[in-house]
Amino acid sequence: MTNKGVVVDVDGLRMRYGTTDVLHEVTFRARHGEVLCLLGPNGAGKTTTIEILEGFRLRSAGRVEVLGTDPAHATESWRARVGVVLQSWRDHGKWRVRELLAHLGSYYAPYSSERVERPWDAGELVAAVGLTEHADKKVRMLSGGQRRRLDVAIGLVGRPELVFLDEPTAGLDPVARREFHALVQNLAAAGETTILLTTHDLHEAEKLADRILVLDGGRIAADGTAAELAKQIAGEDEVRWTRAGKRFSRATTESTKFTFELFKRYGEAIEDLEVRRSSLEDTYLSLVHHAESGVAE
Ligand SMILES: Nc1ncnc2c1ncn2[C@@H]1O[C@H](COP(=O)(O)OP(=O)(O)OP(=O)(O)O)[C@@H](O)[C@H]1O
Repeated sequence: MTNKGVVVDVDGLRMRYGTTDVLHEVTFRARHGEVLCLLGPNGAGKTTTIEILEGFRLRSAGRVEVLGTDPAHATESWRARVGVVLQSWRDHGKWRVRELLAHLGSYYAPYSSERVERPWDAGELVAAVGLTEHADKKVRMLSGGQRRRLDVAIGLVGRPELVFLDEPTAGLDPVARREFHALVQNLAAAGETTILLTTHDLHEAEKLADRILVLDGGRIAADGTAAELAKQIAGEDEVRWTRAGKRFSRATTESTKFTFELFKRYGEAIEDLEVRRSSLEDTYLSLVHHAESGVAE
């Protein structure tokens, strides 16, 4: 039985290739309208997890429900409600961009409902992903970044309730990346689409995610908002100063208090004071490091 509002429900998910376990008891949920980022280093198990949720890979053990259905037994009508943006490009080189989207979109028309009109109009979609200028170009003439936008458009053409994006910004230049972020934020703001995306990019996760799931070595190392993750591992700030011509540095979780004490003790003898706050990056590296050494268990 699914809880109301829970779109993705994963409990004790395990995956084994041969004799190697790559996912160990992975448990998490995504709620309707949420943007969930799966963040983790290479080989963490992000793609394996989402391919299981997409119904492209069979899990070894555990319970998985996506839109109330086990993806291992998915039907065509379930598939029509799910959008997938894969890491690798599938070639449709001879097609023109708008034609390809209109063609792929036509498969979704039978799944149109009163609430959700399917497919997304090809012209509007091309504009939403910033490809209007290239709408009449053949796909093989697109640059890598433009193809990536087309990949995203292909994932969205059926107006999915849930979208899986596997490293959607890999290979995008900073402008295209920012436009992609705006696209995700617009989709999220409309509140109708649940988005699950994988990334290596901490800043992307921080910018887009309602919740971040850090996966490392096939285990969940952390699950929460960016602020919660930062709190979970109390990051240490770094305080640096010079006194009597000598450089000093100290890592502390209470940099304000420490600096106050420092001035109380040495007053004007303190020079070149710098306080470097711990960043989400420090938190992430610390989480991944702890998970590797088993400390986070
Ligand atoms: N078909 C397969 N057969 C055997 N091992 C596999 C297979 N696919 C993935 N793996 C292994 O499973 C682990 C997790 O891989 P996965 O691709 O899910 O990681 P990822 O977090 O998506 O990594 P990346 O960020 O590099 O894309 C890796 O150790 C990988 O080598």
